[in-house]
Amino acid sequence: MAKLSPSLLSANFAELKSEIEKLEKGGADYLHLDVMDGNYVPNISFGTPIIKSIKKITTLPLDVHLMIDKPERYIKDFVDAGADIITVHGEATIHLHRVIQLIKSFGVKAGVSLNPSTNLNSLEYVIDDLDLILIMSVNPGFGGQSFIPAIKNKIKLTRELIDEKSLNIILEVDGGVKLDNVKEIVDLGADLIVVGSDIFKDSNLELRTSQFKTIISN
Ligand SMILES: O=C(CO)[C@@H](O)[C@H](O)COP(=O)(O)O
Ligand SMILES: [Fe+2]
Repeated sequence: MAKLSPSLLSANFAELKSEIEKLEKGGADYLHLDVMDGNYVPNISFGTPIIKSIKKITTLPLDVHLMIDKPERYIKDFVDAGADIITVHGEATIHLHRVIQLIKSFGVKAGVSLNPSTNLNSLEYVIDDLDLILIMSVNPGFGGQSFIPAIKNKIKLTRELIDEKSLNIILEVDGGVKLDNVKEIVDLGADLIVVGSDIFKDSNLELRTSQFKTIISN
């Protein structure tokens, strides 16, 4: 059964506490936190102070997606802020293997994210160490973009690879997921679904979250 990780990037930050309560009531399994540095991606979002505050008001696991250059500089800070999963981009560091080991040394789950143009083969020598693979189905940096259809095949291939090697890896899909395509994405083999704009565009956040949950749980 797939799980749901709403992305707070599209939330109303002035109402964060009540927004998170509504996501929880609607059945969210994780909270997806998009950290952007204005360098690795063109946008700037938020960092550890916000994550630390969120940690105090929820028991949901924090799924932290780092879109920052040289993430090794800040892994400990994100662990201290309360991250349960930390996902980095391979292109953002020279020493991906070392960063994965660093994340795991803190007892936190380690993920690697693949940009739409990044080949699955780039994970060949680190895949055995991973807890999560995040397939980007839009180019990272912004919420509200459209799902790139070519990524469906990458999701399918990644599922096959994980199963073939009998690995215990969560397959997360992030970007352009909506009520009308989420079922297809789950059927391709995704375990963890990120949804940002298509949850927060609805004034009834709790209901919208539960609608996604119903679809991905069936
Ligand atoms: O990492 C990212 C964007 O870089 C995502 O997590 C988005 O925040 C998802 O938003 P939607 O595409 O669902 O609006
Ligand atoms: Fe993300």
